[in-house]
Amino acid sequence: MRWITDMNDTLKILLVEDDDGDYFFTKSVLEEAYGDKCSIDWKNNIGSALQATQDEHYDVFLFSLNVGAENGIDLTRQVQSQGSETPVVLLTGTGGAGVEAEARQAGASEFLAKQHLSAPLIERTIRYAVEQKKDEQALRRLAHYDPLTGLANRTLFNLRLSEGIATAKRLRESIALLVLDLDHFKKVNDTFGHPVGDKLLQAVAARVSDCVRETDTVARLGGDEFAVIATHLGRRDNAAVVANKVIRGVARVSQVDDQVLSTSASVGIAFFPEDAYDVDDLLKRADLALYQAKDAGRGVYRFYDSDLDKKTRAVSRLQAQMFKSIQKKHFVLHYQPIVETETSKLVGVEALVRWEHPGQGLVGPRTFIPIAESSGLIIVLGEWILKQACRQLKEYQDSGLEHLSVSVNISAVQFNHEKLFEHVAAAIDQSGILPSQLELEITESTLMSTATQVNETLQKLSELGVKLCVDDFGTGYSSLAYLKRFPLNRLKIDRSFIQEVLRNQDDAAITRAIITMAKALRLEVVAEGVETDQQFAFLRNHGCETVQGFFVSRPMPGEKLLQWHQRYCASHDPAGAD
Ligand SMILES: Nc1nc2c(ncn2[C@@H]2O[C@H](COP(=O)(O)O[C@H]3[C@@H](O)[C@H](n4cnc5c(=O)[nH]c(N)nc54)O[C@@H]3COP(=O)(O)O)[C@@H](O)[C@H]2O)c(=O)[nH]1
Repeated sequence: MRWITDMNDTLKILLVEDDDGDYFFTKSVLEEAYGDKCSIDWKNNIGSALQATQDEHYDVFLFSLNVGAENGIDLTRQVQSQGSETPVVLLTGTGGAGVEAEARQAGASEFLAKQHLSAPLIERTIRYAVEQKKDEQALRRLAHYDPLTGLANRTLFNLRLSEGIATAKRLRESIALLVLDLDHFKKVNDTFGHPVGDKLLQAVAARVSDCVRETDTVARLGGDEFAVIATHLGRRDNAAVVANKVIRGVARVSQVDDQVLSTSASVGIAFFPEDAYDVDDLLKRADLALYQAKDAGRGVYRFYDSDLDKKTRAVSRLQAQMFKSIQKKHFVLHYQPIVETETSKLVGVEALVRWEHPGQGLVGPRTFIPIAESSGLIIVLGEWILKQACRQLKEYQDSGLEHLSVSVNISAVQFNHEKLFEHVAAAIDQSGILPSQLELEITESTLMSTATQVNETLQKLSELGVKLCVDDFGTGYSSLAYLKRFPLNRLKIDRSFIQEVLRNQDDAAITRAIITMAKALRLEVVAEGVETDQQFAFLRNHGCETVQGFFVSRPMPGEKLLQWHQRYCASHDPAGAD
């Protein structure tokens, strides 16, 4: 729609009037009001009027209420249904409130009684009608467009996608929905401030719009999330072409104001009807594909994959079950003995968590620890494990195993959590054990992950008196400098070396080297996964102080340990008994 901005513009009017006299009178009033700044197209029947509304662009329609046997209100309805944005002023004869109400419902903006027509009145009425339309348009814009980027907002996106789906159904075509998210956008906001972030979003919106066809819809769904509805794609592969163009386009946004930025986007793609049949499901699936793209290292696109979706749902189900099981106390700890090689004496136990799953029986930690870590549930679960392990240790000590210690595995997520120290201190405090009787096992990769923060946490724990052990030693980073840097007490030689220690010379050499190095650094050594008496003997002969493994005992429920210990003492050197 063209709007009159000042009097240099010419007002283009379509006047629909079947009465010659009324036409000439209206024309003269218009000319008096606008002089040569108006051009009037006159139609005296509905058919030619409708044709003109389609062929030409007008600033205002002036429709007589009666046009032959037909009606200006019907004409108004018809032009509205064609999506016309041009304001309609209805020229009435006698009129009346009923006619006005019907005409407004049909979409007319203003009314003029023919018998009161005058230049000032017609100019004012047309001005009101035009302004009213402008306001309506502005409101519609606000409701349908994102003010920052000028792109369609979520409301219009939903409308366009459901319209697109309806059309695609009729034409038996596919639609590709691409959901795009800027990588590390929060960092841009945090580092350079929100004005730079806003400009980046504007630049990205422009790039994405440049990469797609005019008939496609580009929308900003919120924050740094954008979407493209790509229609009439032909082949499925073409969606990948669009995604690649978009990713490359976004990567070219390298400067905002004076700030040099490195921008990248990840894209998830889902198709109607192959992946989903309605707006919500299509969006969910494109979002799932987007997560896959982000996981794959960002700056890439991924198609929705129903197999992955099934796995994700299974993980979500497991997460929900875990959450309930934590509340219902369906987790238990098993304990694996750790013995001295020289004396065969029981010196410690490692606490190993198991899930008493209501439907699946006892589930091992390899199944659920990664899910607990990714969902954050490990924090609550880990806190319970610490408390339970310390409580159990106190019971063993009270039953005569005074010098026993307990080792607890701490996952990377737990280790980086601000409350770890608090949870450890509370577990010790509430159980009444000595801090030195609790050992925390941390893997090499956790130690190396965020060195500064890790060191602070380790220092605090060490000052508290807790012992620190590097789990799975030998499988992680080759940098050994951290052994000197961190306040560690013990290295646990990984099971993989012990398994082959008698058959594989390299594994034997590595095992010996770890023991020698630990001694040089005044660290204790424990070997895990000892399954045979020959492995036990090898470790004892090479100076490994402590071991654990099936050769000594499999992990067992807490209440079985004391009985096991009695049997163990009976079958070993009495000097080994505590
Ligand atoms: N964050 C936490 N992680 C935990 C906790 N409890 C266990 N875990 C980690 O899960 C992994 C698997 O543990 P699990 O199935 O309990 O297996 C342990 C032992 O059963 C097994 N083991 C012990 N001796 C032998 C042996 O002789 N042979 C053999 N094949 N396996 C043996 O080793 C696992 C103990 O490993 P480690 O922790 O490295 O000492 C495992 O990575 C656990 O760390 C928990 O509470 N929190």
